[in-house]
Amino acid sequence: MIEYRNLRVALLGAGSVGAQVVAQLQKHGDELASRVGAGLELVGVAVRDIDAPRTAEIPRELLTTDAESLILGADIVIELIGGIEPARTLIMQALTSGADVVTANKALIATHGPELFAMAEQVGAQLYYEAAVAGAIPIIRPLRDSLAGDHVQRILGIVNGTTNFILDRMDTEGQSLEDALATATELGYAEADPTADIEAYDAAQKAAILASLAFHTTVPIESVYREGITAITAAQVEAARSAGYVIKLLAICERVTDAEGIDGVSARVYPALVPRTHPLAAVHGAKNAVFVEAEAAGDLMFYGAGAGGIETASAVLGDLVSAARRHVVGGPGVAESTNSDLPILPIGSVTTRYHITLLVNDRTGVLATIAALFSDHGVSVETVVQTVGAPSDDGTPAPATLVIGTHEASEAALAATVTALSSIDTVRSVTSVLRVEGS
Ligand SMILES: NC(=O)C1=CN([C@@H]2O[C@H](COP(=O)(O)OP(=O)(O)OC[C@H]3O[C@@H](n4cnc5c(N)ncnc54)[C@H](O)[C@@H]3O)[C@@H](O)[C@H]2O)C=CC1
Ligand SMILES: N[C@@H](CC=O)C(=O)O
Ligand code: NA
Repeated sequence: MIEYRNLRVALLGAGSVGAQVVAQLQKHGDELASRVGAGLELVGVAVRDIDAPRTAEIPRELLTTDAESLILGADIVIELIGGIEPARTLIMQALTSGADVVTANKALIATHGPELFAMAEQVGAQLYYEAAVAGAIPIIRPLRDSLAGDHVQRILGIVNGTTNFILDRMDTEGQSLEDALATATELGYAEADPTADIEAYDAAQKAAILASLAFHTTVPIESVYREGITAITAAQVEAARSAGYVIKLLAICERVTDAEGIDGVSARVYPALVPRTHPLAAVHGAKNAVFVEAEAAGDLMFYGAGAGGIETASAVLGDLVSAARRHVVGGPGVAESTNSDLPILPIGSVTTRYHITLLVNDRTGVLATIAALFSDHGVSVETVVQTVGAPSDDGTPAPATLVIGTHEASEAALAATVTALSSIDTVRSVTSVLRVEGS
């Protein structure tokens, strides 16, 4: 039997992901050791409550509530607590004590990444975070390493499993957002506070991380435009279906040139209409997919489990093996590259297509009035679908529903058009404005 030196691994947090990391390590630890050329000794698991129920059994002697002491003397620290504090302080302590760190914490990387990467570089340690974006799907390493020699133009991703699960259930089963969220929470997909999922804070954090890596530019979380899915209605889902689309929460990171000719980067997250023929439309349940367009490589699609305890544990363990191999081989960590330092452009600089649904008074000339208003704001109309309801019993004419599809227009022009539409008499209400992506 081969005798390896042991690397000391400390785990912080034993929730959905942490407990599965322990289970997988117990199951495959010997195999991973022979892959690495060193034993991976789990020296302890920091938890908040020793007696809390867990999704996998953890030997009681490994459990401690003293995370700070556990870190001391560890070669590799795995942080799976989530949130900003105490995760940030514990990771800083781990790095300064010379440990490599593996984390799945996108909230922390998106908000304090530069500070953590700087510390890792200063002490010659490495911070791994493959699980932080799109769970089990390898996407951090491909962007950081495999595509480091290419020029990424655009990323279009479904990067939040919970919201994809919810929108999919609304689309395929007519379930309500609330019911579908309850199931996603039971299945371990949702964040500790699911507002992070449904209001797209989580997806925005992932967009910031992806854009930073893809464009070699620090993209602060505050610069990511964000709209969640809480305003999406059953009627919008149904209308999208009838028109050949599906609504998906998308994270979009792209190189953009604004009206003044300034080259920059846009990172944004919102629910959008995706044609049912697009590969992203076929991403169901809690699955994620990241579509990357690169100059030389062309289109690449990364697909798989974006959430779930055991699935995310796969990405964590992959990082653990990388960290362990680095310990065996030695050498300094690799710094994050932010050499491009591009400006982050506001949402108004972005152009896309839109579907606007209006409830209008069904009078002669209404279409001409509305078409002129679009034209006055520089937004070109591509399609108009009109549906007229039945008049009410007292003979009052029913309003007509107009669904107007536009050609590419800037967000700024579209916003001005919607404001103008809302103020004219013939328009009773603007019932839905959705962007169209992926066509
Ligand atoms: N669940 C998922 O599908 C995915 C989760 N992630 C990320 O992985 C991380 C962990 O997520 P989950 O396991 O789902 O969360 P969770 O809420 O199930 O587990 C976190 C655990 O940390 C414990 N904890 C909190 N403060 C602590 C402290 N001071 N010391 C020790 N333990 C403490 C909590 O009691 C809880 O058991 C988060 O950053 C999350 O965003 C990333 C990808 C997918
Ligand atoms: N809550 C997140 C978990 C993974 O990052 C999600 O639903 O995607
Ligand atoms: Na990943």
